[in-house]
Amino acid sequence: MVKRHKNTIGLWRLGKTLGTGSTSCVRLAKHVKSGELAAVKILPIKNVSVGMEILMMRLLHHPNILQLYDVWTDHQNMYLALEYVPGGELFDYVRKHGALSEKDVAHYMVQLLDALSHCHQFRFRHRDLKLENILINPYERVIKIADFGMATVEPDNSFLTNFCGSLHYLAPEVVSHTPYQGAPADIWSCGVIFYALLSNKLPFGGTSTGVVYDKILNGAYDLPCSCSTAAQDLLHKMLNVNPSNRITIPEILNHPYILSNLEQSNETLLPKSSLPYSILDVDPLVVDCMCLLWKKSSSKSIVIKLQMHEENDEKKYLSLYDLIHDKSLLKKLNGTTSQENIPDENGKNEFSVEGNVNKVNETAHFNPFYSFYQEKAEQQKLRDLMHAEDESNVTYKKLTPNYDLDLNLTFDPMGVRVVSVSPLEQEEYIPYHRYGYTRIFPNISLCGGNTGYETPSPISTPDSSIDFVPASDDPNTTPVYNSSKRPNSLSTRGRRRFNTADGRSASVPLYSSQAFTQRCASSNAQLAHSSGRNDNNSVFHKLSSLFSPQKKPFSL
Ligand SMILES: Nc1ncnc2c1ncn2[C@@H]1O[C@H](COP(=O)(O)OP(=O)(O)OP(=O)(O)O)[C@@H](O)[C@H]1O
Repeated sequence: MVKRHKNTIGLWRLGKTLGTGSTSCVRLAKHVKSGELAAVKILPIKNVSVGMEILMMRLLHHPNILQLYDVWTDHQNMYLALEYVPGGELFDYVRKHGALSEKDVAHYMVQLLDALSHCHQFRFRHRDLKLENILINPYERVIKIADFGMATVEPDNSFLTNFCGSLHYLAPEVVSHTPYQGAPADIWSCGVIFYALLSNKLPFGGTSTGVVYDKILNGAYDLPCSCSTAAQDLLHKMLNVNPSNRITIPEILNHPYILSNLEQSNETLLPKSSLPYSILDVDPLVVDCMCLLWKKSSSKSIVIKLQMHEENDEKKYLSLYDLIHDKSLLKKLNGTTSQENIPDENGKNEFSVEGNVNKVNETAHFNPFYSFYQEKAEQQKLRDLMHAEDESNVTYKKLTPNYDLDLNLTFDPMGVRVVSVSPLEQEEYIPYHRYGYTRIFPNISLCGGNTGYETPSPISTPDSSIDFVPASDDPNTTPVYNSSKRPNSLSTRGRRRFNTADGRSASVPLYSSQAFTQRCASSNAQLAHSSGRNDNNSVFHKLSSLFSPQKKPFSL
């Protein structure tokens, strides 16, 4: 349950109504700390069943799928904080602007199909694709699939039987109430969308449901005037009444209509079927890292190269470990011959705690993943922080009385996410979910946030068991905290008071990262070291095991 204060849901302040649907009201909302905008969908609890929808949206992360930030509930309503898309529905956009140019249609169709392909990879079937369920940001020329209310999971080798969707977008096999496969049915709906974008009309209209059904079942539509032969051919293939003969997503992406209209790019779109390895064999983290390394490469072309039989540069790296340990690559990327920061043959250097702390900044510049972090991950990680619950809902974790380091680390290509932390004081409690990410290689610098947005400073633990260096003011250390969007991010200095669950509090010194580095240097302190009690429990022990090279991100 969430505490509601007037027009505030959690940390979101509600603003104007963006629109109302049959079951909901959607309001613009602003995050009280970050200023970020969201669309909060308010659904009366009594008539919602959104479990599956929430689950799917949580699982799906794609630039063309509306992101679900958070969910709250009170005794009356459910509140879904969604990514805000300033242009509203594609339906209204097309109504207002009329038919789009073929080039624009291709641009948006590729986004739609890419997002749909992402859903299908999880065997999710949307089942209600229509202009009204696609939101558009006309400024960035991006569309997002929204509303997974009718979506379902289709197990392997099975058929769906639920008759659902929206009249004009229903595939013939759905209209005929025969068991159907969701993927071709979704492609049919995309065909209807394709037609509508080209012509500002629906292909299967009529004065009654019966008339519409007849047209759908017969695949009877008038070709939009002035549309190219390539567009006509693609329409014909997408609106094929026989689902087994209907064109597939990879085939659409390689259709001459799409290829000829796509802006010149170095993306190679090949039919998936021609690739020997499944996309599921490819680790998205590796792809993201490669995108960084070969800046001009699109993720699509990398994924395709990884799926190929023949040798290529991309396939050289069998794992993320290999990738980040490629000395020549690191040298090339950094234009440096500096050896200190390059991990040695055994991959030991990045775990070295003896490293000179003054090298921290140098290392950060050296680290090729730094720019990745800035460009790609910052927003997402920042979001994680921003969507941390408010103080009243913080979960506290009691630390073990013997001060053993209690770290729970999640591997991330850029570093480690600290989800629980070392003790600050005996029997101290601290909120665990506010810890952020940081890089840890080539030389380790284990960082964590302390209590949220406004205190991005290093914490030194009183028993010196470990130093955390959140350092949002230091772009070389933790770019994720270094967003201009975060007001007050540098405001807290001096000491920070932590309140415990049972009402006691402890005060912890805070340092700027610069001061921290100096302090480490002058005291000969190590940037981070073992828990002090039990070496097997040390940070480095845990990190080393996370970085073991056995994990192969894709099987070749
Ligand atoms: N993420 C968003 N960003 C901007 N506007 C949005 C967003 N989500 C919804 N809206 C606006 O709110 C309106 C209503 O939302 P939505 O269609 O999701 O409600 P609904 O109850 O699911 O509707 P229905 O059940 O009738 O399809 C939309 O028409 C759109 O203009």
